[in-house]
Amino acid sequence: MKFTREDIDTQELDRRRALYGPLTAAVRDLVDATIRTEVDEAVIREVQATVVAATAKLRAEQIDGGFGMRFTADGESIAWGNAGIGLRNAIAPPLVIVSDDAGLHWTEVTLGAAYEGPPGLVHGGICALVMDHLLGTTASSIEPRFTGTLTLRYRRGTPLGPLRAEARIDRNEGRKTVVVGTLSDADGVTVEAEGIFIGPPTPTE
Ligand SMILES: CCCCC/C=C\C/C=C\C/C=C\C/C=C\CCCC(=O)SCCNC(=O)CCNC(=O)[C@H](O)C(C)(C)COP(=O)(O)OP(=O)(O)OC[C@H]1O[C@@H](n2cnc3c(N)ncnc32)[C@H](O)[C@@H]1OP(=O)(O)O
Repeated sequence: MKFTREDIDTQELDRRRALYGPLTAAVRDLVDATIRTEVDEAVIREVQATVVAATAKLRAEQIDGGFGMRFTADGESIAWGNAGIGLRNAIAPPLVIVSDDAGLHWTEVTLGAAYEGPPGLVHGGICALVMDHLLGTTASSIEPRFTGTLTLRYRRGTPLGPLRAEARIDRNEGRKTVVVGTLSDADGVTVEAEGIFIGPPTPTE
């Protein structure tokens, strides 16, 4: 697994956030526009050439493989390629997860046309992505935990648009943390989730 240290201070981290964040937002917008456009054929071809040229510019210097997970000297994580939260990943919704002192974790996110499954509804796999990431972050609030089992009950279709997901730890059983959560629209719960998240063995195990 690719965990590396990034020797940069907060100011440099902020500078990079301000540089890459808007690029990612522009690409995310391009994805949405590509799905929904009704422009003429000639414009589609022209835009395709522009996008290909832009991609070639970015490819001039690339890292090998995925972005990995990097940490600053202050312990701040930089998971910018992550499919759920990645600042440099236009596929990520992106999720911004917050928590309170009582251990509730939640995220409010608007999922648009790029996340559609059944017409007008969020793809079931995308619901799973949101819940996996939120529940995993909740489970990892004390120490890192991997998803072992994720169980979802899709109670009704989740409409595209603004959504809220919540999670909390149900119980800890040694290396296992059981987390429960929900995904909701304005009318209530659409998906119920339960996950078993597992930490690395302790040295004595
Ligand atoms: C922000 C970036 C996020 C990146 C996440 C990466 C790493 C985490 C780092 C930081 C965390 C920060 C934020 C987290 C945010 C999101 C989390 C997303 C998480 C993921 O997206 S992660 C990708 C998908 N995930 C995998 O890729 C796992 C593949 N798999 C394995 O790596 C092993 O399979 C493992 C480790 C699961 C277990 O392996 P093991 O050898 O340690 O387990 P072992 O056999 O010793 O069992 C010990 C006890 O767990 C029970 N047990 C075993 N397996 C189970 C299972 N699957 N379900 C339910 N219970 C299970 C046994 O029954 C026994 O229970 P008991 O003690 O009661 O008998």
